[in-house]
Amino acid sequence: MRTNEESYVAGGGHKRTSLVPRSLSDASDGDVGNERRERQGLIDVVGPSGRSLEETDLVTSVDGDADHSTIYFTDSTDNVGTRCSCKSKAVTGAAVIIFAFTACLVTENERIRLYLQRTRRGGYSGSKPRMPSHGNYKHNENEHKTYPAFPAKALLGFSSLENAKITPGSSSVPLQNVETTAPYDPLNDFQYGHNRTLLYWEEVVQAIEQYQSLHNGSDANTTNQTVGTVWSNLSTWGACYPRALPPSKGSSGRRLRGHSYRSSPPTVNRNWTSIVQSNADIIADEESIVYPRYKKDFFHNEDESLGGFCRPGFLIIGQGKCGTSSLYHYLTSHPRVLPASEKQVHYFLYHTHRSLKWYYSHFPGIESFLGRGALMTGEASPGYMPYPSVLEMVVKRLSPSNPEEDGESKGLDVWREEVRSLPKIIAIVREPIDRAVSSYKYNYITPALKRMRSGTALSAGGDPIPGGRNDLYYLTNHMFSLEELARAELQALRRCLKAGGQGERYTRKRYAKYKDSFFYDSIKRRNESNERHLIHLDGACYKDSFSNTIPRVQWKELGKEHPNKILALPDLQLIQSIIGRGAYIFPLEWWYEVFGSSVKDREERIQVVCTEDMADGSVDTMENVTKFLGLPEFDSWSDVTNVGWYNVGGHRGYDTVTQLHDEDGADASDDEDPAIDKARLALSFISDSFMKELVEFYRPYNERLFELIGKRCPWKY
Ligand SMILES: Nc1ncnc2c1ncn2[C@@H]1O[C@H](COP(=O)(O)OS(=O)(=O)O)[C@@H](OP(=O)(O)O)[C@H]1O
Repeated sequence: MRTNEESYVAGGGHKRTSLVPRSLSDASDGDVGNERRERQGLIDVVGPSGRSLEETDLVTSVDGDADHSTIYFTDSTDNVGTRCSCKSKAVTGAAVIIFAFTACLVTENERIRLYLQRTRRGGYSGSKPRMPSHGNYKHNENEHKTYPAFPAKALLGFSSLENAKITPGSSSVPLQNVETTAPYDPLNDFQYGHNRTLLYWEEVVQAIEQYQSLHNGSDANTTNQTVGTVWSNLSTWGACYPRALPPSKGSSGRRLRGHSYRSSPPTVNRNWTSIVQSNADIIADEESIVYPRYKKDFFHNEDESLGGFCRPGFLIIGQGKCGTSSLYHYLTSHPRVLPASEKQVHYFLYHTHRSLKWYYSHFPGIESFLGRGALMTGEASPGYMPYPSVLEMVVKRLSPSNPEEDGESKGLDVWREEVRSLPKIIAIVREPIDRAVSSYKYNYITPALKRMRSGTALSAGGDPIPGGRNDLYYLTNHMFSLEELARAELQALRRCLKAGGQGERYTRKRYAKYKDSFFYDSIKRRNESNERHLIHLDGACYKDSFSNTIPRVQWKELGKEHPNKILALPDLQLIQSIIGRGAYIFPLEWWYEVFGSSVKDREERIQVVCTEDMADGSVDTMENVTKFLGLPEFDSWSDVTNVGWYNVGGHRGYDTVTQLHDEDGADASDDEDPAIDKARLALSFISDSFMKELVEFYRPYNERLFELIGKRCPWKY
């Protein structure tokens, strides 16, 4: 039987209400990454009254003002009131887990620390799961007409669990109720012949074919045996590893020691029948999505296996502010796709010290795959795109075998064979100037205003900015305009990106100094041929590491010229780059080096979506993505995309959806005062002359991008 130890239910009865403090939870894209990483290193603090937050705790909401905040968080250890003094009450959720809610009175500082503590321990890094649209598309009546019973059940021989009369906890699955016809079509269901799906499903498809050919002409008993044999021979159920029952003694599972990579493939007991049997209740419950709970061990567990965990089939890698949230929510509304427990896990960026098991615990478990008939899950972490280190980590951690088994580091070439088994990569790019405006509002105006209102902000000159004033005061006295920030950055970028400049030098030094570096061969090959250099723009032009209280290198001078304005925001995401993040060619050349090195790979392994195509032709765009992922066609994309756009405007909070008819007002401030709106607009204004400069700066990079991705985005400049 499943126990609460193993899983919890999200999307079921227990509702995770309003989540982390907005100003903190709004941290969304890669821009915030390094700041957070740095803070993680600096802060090692416990929460109020000495109680440290546990991994399983969840901040549910924060109320209060600048000085005092009440933090509500769930405490799944049931450690009610041991340290937190104010009040506590128990809540029963989904009749499955008892959650204890505890409230504590803390200062603003402690509030931030609490959040940091949580982040350091690998909790959420942004939004928590909200699945506003799933139910609408996954459980409508038509679905059953469009999608017949799931192959998993058919492989066991059941057309439905009801027919099979499986009772939770029963000792054996009644195989006598075997259906004689498998109610699926492997070619259509998996799109196997059209656009081969992920390698991990091929084994299942072959098993189905084998089952079908063996099945022809056999009697019921033979069929039962055949089904059992085929079934138990599967090493995975597509995306999922079989659950170990129980963990076999002495088996060596996947493990990560410190920062080293997995050393051996998983060894688990395959007992698919048992999975179905012992989880019949979950499998039959098509309403819930069950996420395996990662149980943190104090000691490294040698026998830790990935049994029951499922892998992502796609990664949306960014860019931030390009519609990653909409794309993710649209995609996970496909009936064969399950959402992660949160849109952006950012494992390969902020949580690399954690195990693969921790990562996979963010994806629905095997029971949900079986119960929901899912083929795929995935996540969208906009912070992934800019970093070559993320790319290397994706390859090394997710590859099924390890060419570095002898302990020697090896370059990309020895890993190339593995790439086919990795999640498919989806990038999304938006007209760069539009992206810059969006990022300026979201990453600068919104968090800076919040900070200044609370009276805890410092100006670039180091003086406190008074709190409690009207927004108009802050907007007119303490904010840099978009053009000011962008001009300074553009200057720095031009210097860095010129031929033989810092961009090339830094990248060569960092990524091609040692022969065993992952990208050594790629960089050397490009240097020796006439191919363009790979440039790690973030590292080379802005420096990878920086303090969260010291302005970025490109804005240092600006800060000296205007010491009264706000530049660096401790604890909040500030634009690492407004302009550079729109030069998509630089990071994407690295991703294509790994995932798109041949024409076939470009078609099958990596796809770039233009944001603007999602605006007008969402259905076509979603159909293309569907094909690319190898998913069955879905005829309700227009219902899905009509729900609206996610994360519209810089002030709307995270992971909220805006109806298309609201669009006109989407950017308007919540304040009614037209003077405030005017001041906001004035700050985002770009003069004609600077616009021209920007367009000229981006043009060659856009052209290179279109060449790389094999299509032109409908951009106005
Ligand atoms: N379907 C569709 N078509 C076109 N544009 C869209 C769509 N969905 C979201 N958006 C716009 O994308 C911006 C939010 O991007 P992200 O979700 O990637 O933001 S985040 O990085 O996750 O914070 C945000 O841009 P701005 O409103 O300019 O800030 C959204 O309006």
